[in-house]
Amino acid sequence: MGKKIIVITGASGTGKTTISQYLKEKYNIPIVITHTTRLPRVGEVDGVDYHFETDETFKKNHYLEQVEYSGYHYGSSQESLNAMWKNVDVASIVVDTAGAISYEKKYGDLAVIIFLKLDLDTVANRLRDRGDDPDRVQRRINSDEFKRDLVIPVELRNKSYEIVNKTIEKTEEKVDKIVKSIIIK
Ligand SMILES: Nc1ncnc2c1ncn2[C@@H]1O[C@H](COP(=O)(O)OP(=O)(O)OP(=O)(O)O)[C@@H](O)[C@H]1O
Ligand SMILES: Nc1nc2c(ncn2[C@@H]2O[C@H](COP(=O)(O)O)[C@@H](O)[C@H]2O)c(=O)[nH]1
Repeated sequence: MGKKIIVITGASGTGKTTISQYLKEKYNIPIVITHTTRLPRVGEVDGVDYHFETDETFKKNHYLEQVEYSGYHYGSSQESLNAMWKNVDVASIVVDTAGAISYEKKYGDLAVIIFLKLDLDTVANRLRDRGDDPDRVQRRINSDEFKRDLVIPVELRNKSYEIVNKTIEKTEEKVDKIVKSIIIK
């Protein structure tokens, strides 16, 4: 089997991190940690959930792709992915749809893209239930990036696995099939 990067994308709150953790726990698929200038949420740990950066330190890294999302910078580095691929064949990464398009363009079939989707009301409830500050949830929901990522972009159509993440058991079953198809190839 060759190298693969499972790119998990979709709007904020659709369950991308949850699925990357499922892949790690069930299949030992490590997660490429990305960089951000936003502040950590309660319970988030530097170097585990993100490399948390200031505006100054963020500029010093080399990025494969970077975006601005809801007022903060986010970026993923080639070095982190290459370091993973030295040790394992398959890794996962969680990015917005602009990032997923960059991975698709750069890696083609090596990028296995999973687009998670949900209706707006369900996502908003999940973000609030996650404990996000209600003002921040509102700001995020109003952001152009959030609205954009609720719908699969044209560049990823027919190149992604689309999953409606309503019930976690059904989503995990679909993810299991994707992993098996990668491992068998
Ligand atoms: N199928 C599901 N059913 C119910 N709750 C879910 C499901 N999947 C994820 N969740 C919950 O929804 C919340 C948002 O999930 P998660 O943090 O994984 O989303 P995300 O897409 O990574 O968000 P963000 O992009 O903002 O980091 C979490 O509290 C998570 O436990
Ligand atoms: N294009 C990229 N998107 C990224 C990266 N790291 C995270 N993200 C995405 O940003 C939003 C907001 O994340 P949050 O943790 O503040 O809720 C979400 O869609 C993430 O998937 C990255 O390096 N590049």
